[in-house]
Amino acid sequence: MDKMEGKTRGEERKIGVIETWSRKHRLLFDGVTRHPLVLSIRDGSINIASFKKWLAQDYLFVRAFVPFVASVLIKAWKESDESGDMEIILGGVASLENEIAWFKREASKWGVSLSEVVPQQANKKYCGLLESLMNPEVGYTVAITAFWAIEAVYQESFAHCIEEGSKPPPELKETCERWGNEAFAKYCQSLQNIANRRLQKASDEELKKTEVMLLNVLEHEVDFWNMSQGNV
Ligand SMILES: Cc1ncc(CN)c(N)n1
Repeated sequence: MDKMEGKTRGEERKIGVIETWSRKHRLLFDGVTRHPLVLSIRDGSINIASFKKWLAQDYLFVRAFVPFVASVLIKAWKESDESGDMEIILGGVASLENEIAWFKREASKWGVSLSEVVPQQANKKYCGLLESLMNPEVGYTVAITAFWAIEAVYQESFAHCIEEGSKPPPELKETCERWGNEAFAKYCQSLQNIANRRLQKASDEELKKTEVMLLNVLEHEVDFWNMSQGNV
C-alpha cells in the first residue's frame, strides 16, 4: 500500500497534503512565522533599522516575485485541470502592482532610497530560487505550492503581529495589516486549495519534489528575516 508517514494516501486526502506537511514541518514553519524579527514587531521592540533594511530588500524581492507569479499563471494555463485557477493567480499578479506602489510610498516615508538598494546575499539566493522555479520544466504543482508557501508565511507572520495581545509600533500597523488582513488570508486559502487539489493527484515523485521545494522556500524565508536583522 502507498504509505506516507504511517498514513495511507486515502487518509492523507482527508486533511490535505499541505496540512500534513505543515504539521510535519511545524518547527520550520514556526522558525519563519515566529522568527525573532516577527516577534519584535509583535511586541513593539523592533529596531527600526531592521525594518528599513527589510523594506528595501523586500522591494527588490517583490520585483523578482512578479515574473515568478506570471510564470505560475502560464503553467496554470498550460497544465491546470480547473479553469478557475487562472483567475485566482491573475488576481495575485494584479495585486502586485499595488504592492510595488506601496513599497515605494513606504520607502519615501521612511527616507529609504530604493534606487540605491543593493541586493544582499540571502535575497539574491532567494530570487535565484524563484528564477529556477520559472523554468518551464518545473511543473505546475511544484510552482503553485511554492506560490502558496511564499504568500502564506507572510500572512501568518504579519497576522501574528496584530493578533490579540500584540503591541506593534503604531507606525508599522499598516505594514502588518497589508499581509495580516482577512482578505489576504482568504486569498492564501484559495492558493492552498489549488495546491492541495494538485497534490492529491500527484505522483510520489512529484510529491517528493514539491516537499523538498517547500523546505527550501522555508529556509530561504528564515535567511531573509535573518538578513533583515543583520544576522547574515
Ligand atoms: C521574502 C518574502 N516572502 C514573502 C513575501 C510575500 N509575497 C514577500 N513579500 N517577501
